[in-house]
Amino acid sequence: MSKRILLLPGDGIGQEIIAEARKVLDWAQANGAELTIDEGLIGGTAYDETGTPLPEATITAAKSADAVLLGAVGGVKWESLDYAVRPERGLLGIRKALDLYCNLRPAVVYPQLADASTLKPEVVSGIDMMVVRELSSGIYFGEPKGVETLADGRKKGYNTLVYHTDEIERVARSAFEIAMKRSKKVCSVDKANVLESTELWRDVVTALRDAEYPQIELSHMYVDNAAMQLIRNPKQFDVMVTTNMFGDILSDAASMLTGSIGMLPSASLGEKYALYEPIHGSAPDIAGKGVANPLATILSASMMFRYSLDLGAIADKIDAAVNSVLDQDLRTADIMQAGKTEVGTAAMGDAVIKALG
Ligand SMILES: NC(=O)c1ccc[n+]([C@@H]2O[C@H](COP(=O)([O-])OP(=O)(O)OC[C@H]3O[C@@H](n4cnc5c(N)ncnc54)[C@H](O)[C@@H]3O)[C@@H](O)[C@H]2O)c1
Ligand SMILES: CC(C)[C@H](C(=O)O)[C@@H](O)C(=O)O
Ligand SMILES: [Mg+2]
Repeated sequence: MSKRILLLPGDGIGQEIIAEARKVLDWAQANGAELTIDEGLIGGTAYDETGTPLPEATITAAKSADAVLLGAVGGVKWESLDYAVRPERGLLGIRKALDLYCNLRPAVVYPQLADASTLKPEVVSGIDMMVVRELSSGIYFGEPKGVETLADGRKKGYNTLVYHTDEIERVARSAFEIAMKRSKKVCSVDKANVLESTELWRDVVTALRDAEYPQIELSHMYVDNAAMQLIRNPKQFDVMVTTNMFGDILSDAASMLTGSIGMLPSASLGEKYALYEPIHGSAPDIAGKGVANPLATILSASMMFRYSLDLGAIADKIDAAVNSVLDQDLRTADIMQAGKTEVGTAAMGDAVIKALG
């Protein structure tokens, strides 16, 4: 039966990188994968066309798809809008609507790029770690929140960091299940020395390990130390599980182990739905220039074939094609190294298609 994919290009380089991922989907279709591919609106582009960053039609289409592949949202043009209709609300809204609580952000250092990192090659080479980020709760969604003017004229801006036991337990379970297939090592990152909500996080993660995953070697780390350790000695980590905001920050940091944020794909999973997207944003500084790295998005498509479409053989081929273009010394500007050949977004996409054969 044909698998339905919803493409949500979004804003800025989102449009450019999804165009390259689309080439890969078209290749898969031409090579036997039965796919129905639709496109929808999200983010600033959706706001401009419909007055909302997350049209009802997009949610409906996402819910009837087997998987969603998203580019990026946001941009300077929409920064002065009210929060309720900012492009980012479209992304948060679809994560919430699909209950995508488990965000997998694999940081894999390709051998060809070990010296593209700003860290020493010996520090990063061989890295293959997984950041498991809680995605549908925490400070991003907690109530109350807002900005108020107080009686004395000062303004008060506030957000609330809330976690419930079940929200912690389900993402911790995902992390443990992933770790069972890897090194059986999980580091849970929190700020339990200061924040009660993450003291609960630590307690729940520990209790679940004790009750159901005694084989897992579980460690806990405060987020400030984790940020430092990620740069000092990243190879100590395999699976890292953490809250929504800490995971946002730590995964951007982890991306630089790989050479560029343009290399890091992600899968956002819930019980019923799945969405795939690069971890980076709409990159207003390079949008429209045709220089963005499309590989994080193409690798997100690979994760989609593997996890949601049951087409692991196609995912293997995409992964091999990405390896091949790097072997051919082709580099977008963000991963450019001396002696290599610099290519733009479309040329990188074309090279992947050529390598796919
Ligand atoms: N998932 C998302 O849609 C997402 C993620 C992060 C930021 N954003 C939004 O994107 C906008 C810009 O945010 P930002 O500048 O903080 O983060 P960003 O990730 O868009 O860009 C950060 C830096 O990384 C570079 N970069 C990002 N992706 C790249 C790629 N594929 N190839 C080469 N270089 C790349 C950019 O040029 C920029 O210098 C904001 O509106 C923000 O809210 C969206
Ligand atoms: C754009 C923003 C809402 C988003 C987040 O903070 O989750 C982004 O930074 C990401 O990492 O996907
Ligand atoms: Mg982010």
